[in-house]
Amino acid sequence: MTSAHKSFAGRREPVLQGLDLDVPTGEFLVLLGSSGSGKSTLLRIIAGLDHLDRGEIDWPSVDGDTRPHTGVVFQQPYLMPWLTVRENIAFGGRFKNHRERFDIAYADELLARFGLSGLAGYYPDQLSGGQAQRVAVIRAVAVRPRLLLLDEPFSALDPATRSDLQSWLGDLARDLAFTTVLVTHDLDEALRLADRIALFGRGGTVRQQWRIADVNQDERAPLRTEILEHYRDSSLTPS
Ligand SMILES: Nc1ncnc2c1ncn2[C@@H]1O[C@H](COP(=O)(O)OP(=O)(O)OP(=O)(O)O)[C@@H](O)[C@H]1O
Repeated sequence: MTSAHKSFAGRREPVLQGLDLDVPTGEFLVLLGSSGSGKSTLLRIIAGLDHLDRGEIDWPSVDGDTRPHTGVVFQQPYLMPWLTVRENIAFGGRFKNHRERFDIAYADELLARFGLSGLAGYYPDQLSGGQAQRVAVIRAVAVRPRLLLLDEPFSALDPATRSDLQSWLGDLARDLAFTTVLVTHDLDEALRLADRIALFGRGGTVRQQWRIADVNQDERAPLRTEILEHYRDSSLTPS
């Protein structure tokens, strides 16, 4: 993404002001930053749910596909209450732009591979918050997106469930070798999952980036302190 600009009517300041950001294939990128710094807006634009005023998203062309499918998971699971877990996942296959990629056998395989087969016949109101978010992730993945986008998917969960889901998501993203972009306020979540962290500042700019994938355990604590200082310097406070 190069020179991305985005404003909303009625707001004095633009939300994104000349943002440049790369997401290499296969990377787990975490966008970290305080409320209002434009992270969700950026994610929505990448997902095709909103558009840039200026600037470009340069998608690498794969198989002639210049605007690849994305899978999106929000803070709430948004499952359809009248459908079972399996039917919720299969629902993605009903859409024209997903049909070619959707494969019911693959959806079943994902449920089994990531420990959810036992929930296949449940309705959403029979699921815990954590289970429902796992199903929302599988639904997003089942259409074989080139990019998985997650907007604070665990922020409504209790700390223990949140920790379980972070570990589950990390395994899933590694196992499926997905290119993933996760938005969060939570520095420890970012450090746990990211190959790279991009810290957003106010006005939708990336203030600093850190490559996390190669950092060994001994270097983690000093790195956390360094990122936290940058967070504070930009008058951003992690939750
Ligand atoms: N459709 C819209 N119309 C007007 N203003 C908007 C719209 N969408 C977002 N904004 C504003 O743009 C700014 C950035 O919002 P955005 O949700 O992208 O930030 P964020 O970094 O994701 O924050 P949070 O972490 O709280 O979700 C906010 O001030 C928000 O009020």
